[in-house]
Amino acid sequence: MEPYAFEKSTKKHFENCCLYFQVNKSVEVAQIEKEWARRANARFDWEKLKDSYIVRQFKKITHIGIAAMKDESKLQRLNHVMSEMEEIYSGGKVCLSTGDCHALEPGLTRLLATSRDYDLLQEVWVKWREVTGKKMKNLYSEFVELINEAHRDGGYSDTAAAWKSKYESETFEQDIEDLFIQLGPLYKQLHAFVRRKLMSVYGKDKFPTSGHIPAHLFGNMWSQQWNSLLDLLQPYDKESVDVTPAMKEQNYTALKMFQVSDEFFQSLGMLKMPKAFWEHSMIEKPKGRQVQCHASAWNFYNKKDFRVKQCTDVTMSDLITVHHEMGHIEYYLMYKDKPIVFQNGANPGFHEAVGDVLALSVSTPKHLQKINLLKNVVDDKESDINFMLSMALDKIAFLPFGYLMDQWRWSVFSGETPPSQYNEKWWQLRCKYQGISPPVMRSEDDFDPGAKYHIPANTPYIRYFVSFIIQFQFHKALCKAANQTGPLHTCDIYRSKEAGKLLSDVLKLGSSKPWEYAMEKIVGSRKMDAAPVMEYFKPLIDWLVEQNSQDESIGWEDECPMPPTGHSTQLSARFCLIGILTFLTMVIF
Ligand SMILES: C[C@H](N[C@H](C(=O)O)[C@@H]1CCCN1C(=O)[C@@H](N)CC(=O)O)C(=O)N1CCC[C@H]1C(=O)O
Ligand SMILES: [Zn+2]
Repeated sequence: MEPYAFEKSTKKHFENCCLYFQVNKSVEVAQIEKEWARRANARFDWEKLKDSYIVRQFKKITHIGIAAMKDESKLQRLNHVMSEMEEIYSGGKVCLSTGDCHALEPGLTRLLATSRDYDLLQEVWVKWREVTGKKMKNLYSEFVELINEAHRDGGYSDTAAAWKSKYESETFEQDIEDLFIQLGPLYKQLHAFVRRKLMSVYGKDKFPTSGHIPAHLFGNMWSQQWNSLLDLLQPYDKESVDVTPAMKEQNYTALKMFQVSDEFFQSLGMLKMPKAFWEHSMIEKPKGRQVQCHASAWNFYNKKDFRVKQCTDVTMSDLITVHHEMGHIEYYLMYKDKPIVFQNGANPGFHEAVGDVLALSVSTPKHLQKINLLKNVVDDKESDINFMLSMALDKIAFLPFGYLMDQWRWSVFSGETPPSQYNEKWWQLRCKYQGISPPVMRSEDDFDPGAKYHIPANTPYIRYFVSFIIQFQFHKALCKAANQTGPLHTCDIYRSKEAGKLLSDVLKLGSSKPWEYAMEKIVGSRKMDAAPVMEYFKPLIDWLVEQNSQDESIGWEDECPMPPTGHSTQLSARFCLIGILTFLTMVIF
């Protein structure tokens, strides 16, 4: 939805309000958006105007997203289907054979992060998919039809084309594929190291011979970031860089975590959170009321109301998420006086990168010691490796997941992947790119993509892949501005007004300039570049290569392996058929 639309629907939507309100409000708002676009197009051929700033504004006014849907009853249905899928997701609750029942946050999240019980992890993984994805399978195929019609009415070939247009680049898809390929070897080294360690914990027999790692062993519901495994993986016996225990010892609260982040932004000379933020944000899970706990940041487009909604848990992982969400708020604040059509990130990846850039400094042992969350920081190679491994479990582990989420969706929106192959295509990508495999058989009765927030919420995802690349470019540039001279992974821009100014000057632009212009203003080049990522992790890459030198089986087969157990389904039926045919061939010949 376009910005001003948020003012009416977001306040209620923020509180996860009733279905009726969301659906009807958005139809009314769509009518206003359509009228704006009609007037812009009807007046005159604005594309011929000399002033590129004005042309850019008209262009954005005429791109109104799903509000372009001509058939209002279909728009109503589309919003209804989206609300239903979001209700299923946020209402997801799992009751385990232990008798306990949990919602995703904090229950299932904590269990996955801390349990090392193979069967319990598998039960959590399977049951979450049963109460979420499996329940929205039919809704999603209807959703795809409707949203594609809406974007076609808006002049796009399909929804994927509308999403990619936000990057204003003919080479965008090729550029991200090149980056993914460039960072593939680093991911493979990390995967081999983690696989070997997990085999020593769970037993080699629990792992398929294809080289894949069972998806439920990563300490994360979607195997997307592996930080929770640090206690199993940290190679050298030093004080852990996961400061969760220290946060708990020091009685950290959600409020304290947000204040730490706010103070970092102010230390850079950037904008502090306004009063309304502290008054209206929801930073803890409310008692007795179902809310959508997936952390999010909200802009009410009235220059004063900006909020975060987060069921904050006192963990280092959530401290990083606090910075992520506050990064969105900082961006909202920086561009709040721009024309409303420019109140967006330079591209969606920029918006995702702001908070993470600061978190790269906050996460350093040096900074954690400054804020009394780490005691005896030792500055030696082993501590360095421990720290870089913890960062790789977040930033490198994420890359294939960040890449494949929209590879799947783009294939669905284009029609290449029909509803009858949704889950098969999903696991093809998960097995091929992440080198993970389902712990039990999957079928087309399942809809595993729906178990991830962004699918029912219809939030594009390639933005996070872009962010995980450009945030290291920004980090390198801001470290230079802060006169940080050591290795990139030790840099902390805390209290650098120069770094803060360099970042602020770009955030103030919003989307008023093409993102390449903004990129050049910060880093001095107009392209996404994986070199800073490689520079940051260079010592770790060398160490992993050495650690894995005895491991002849680095990597994994493209195809999914046969999971160890589980009911027979289409996917496995195909495997059985291959098995029978192979056996018969051997017998006959
Ligand atoms: C935890 C974070 N929540 C999102 C985010 O903050 O981006 C939420 C939900 C979807 C969009 N969103 C927003 O808040 C937007 N309104 C912000 C904006 O566009 O202005 C999230 O989903 N993350 C962070 C790392 C990877 C990914 C994940 O957890 O998989
Ligand atoms: Zn974000």
